[in-house]
Amino acid sequence: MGTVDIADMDITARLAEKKPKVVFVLGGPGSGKGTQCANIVEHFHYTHLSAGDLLRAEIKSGSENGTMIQNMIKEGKIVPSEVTIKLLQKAMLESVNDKFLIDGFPRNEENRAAFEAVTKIKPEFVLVFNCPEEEMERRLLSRNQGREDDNIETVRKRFKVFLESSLPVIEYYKAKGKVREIDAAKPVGEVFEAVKVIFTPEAEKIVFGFITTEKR
Ligand SMILES: Nc1ncnc2c1ncn2[C@@H]1O[C@H](COP(=O)(O)OP(=O)(O)OP(=O)(O)O)[C@@H](O)[C@H]1O
Ligand SMILES: Nc1ccn([C@@H]2O[C@H](COP(=O)(O)O)[C@@H](O)[C@H]2O)c(=O)n1
Ligand SMILES: [Mg+2]
Repeated sequence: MGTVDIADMDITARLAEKKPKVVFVLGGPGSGKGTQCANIVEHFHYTHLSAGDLLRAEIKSGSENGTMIQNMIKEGKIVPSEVTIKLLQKAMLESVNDKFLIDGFPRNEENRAAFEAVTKIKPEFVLVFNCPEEEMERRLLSRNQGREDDNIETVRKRFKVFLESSLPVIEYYKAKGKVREIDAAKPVGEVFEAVKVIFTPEAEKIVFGFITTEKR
């Protein structure tokens, strides 16, 4: 008979009580997810959780999964969902906030189905940054943040994984009417103008429109 991990049950139950609101942020490698999440945090008071950042922190912490995660990242492969989901659950529980931007997750069908099965959380919506591959490649190769996966060999593998494994997840949410798409090839400020429209509540947009009309 399998054993029941009390710690895992506890974390899942406590997170369910918290009822977190989640927006998934997806897009190709280098499309600008992290850059725009920082802007959203500043303007709309979300907490940004990058799955990639959490995995990199796990490597640095000297965890028993560290070597496996490092090898997967170097190859541009997707780490088993169980590992990433636990990191995301823990980060959501530890935060005082209840609004989260989950950046770079779900990256494949396994990530998506496992997250839903374990947490029962469905995203409010899914923000998708669209950017041509040549532009993403330019950005990644000049990012200069010392990432082991920002080299041309790994970048090509990451693009392949995005096309084969991540695009089907976006299609899944599109079919559910949950996707909000952004043209991410534009300069950072212009991209954020488009992002703002999506995060601004409808009521505020109407009030703003009313005030500007009144002043004329
Ligand atoms: N709209 C933009 N125009 C030009 N450069 C940008 C734009 N957005 C982000 N960048 C730059 O491109 C690089 C990649 O951006 P960022 O780290 O936000 O992408 P990402 O989608 O999070 O990538 P990854 O999937 O690899 O984590 C960074 O150096 C960033 O400064
Ligand atoms: N759900 C995820 C997200 C990321 N990874 C691994 O991390 C790498 C870097 O991710 P970024 O979002 O920071 O670009 C990615 O290439 C994967 O190797 C993952 O396994 N699962
Ligand atoms: Mg990123």
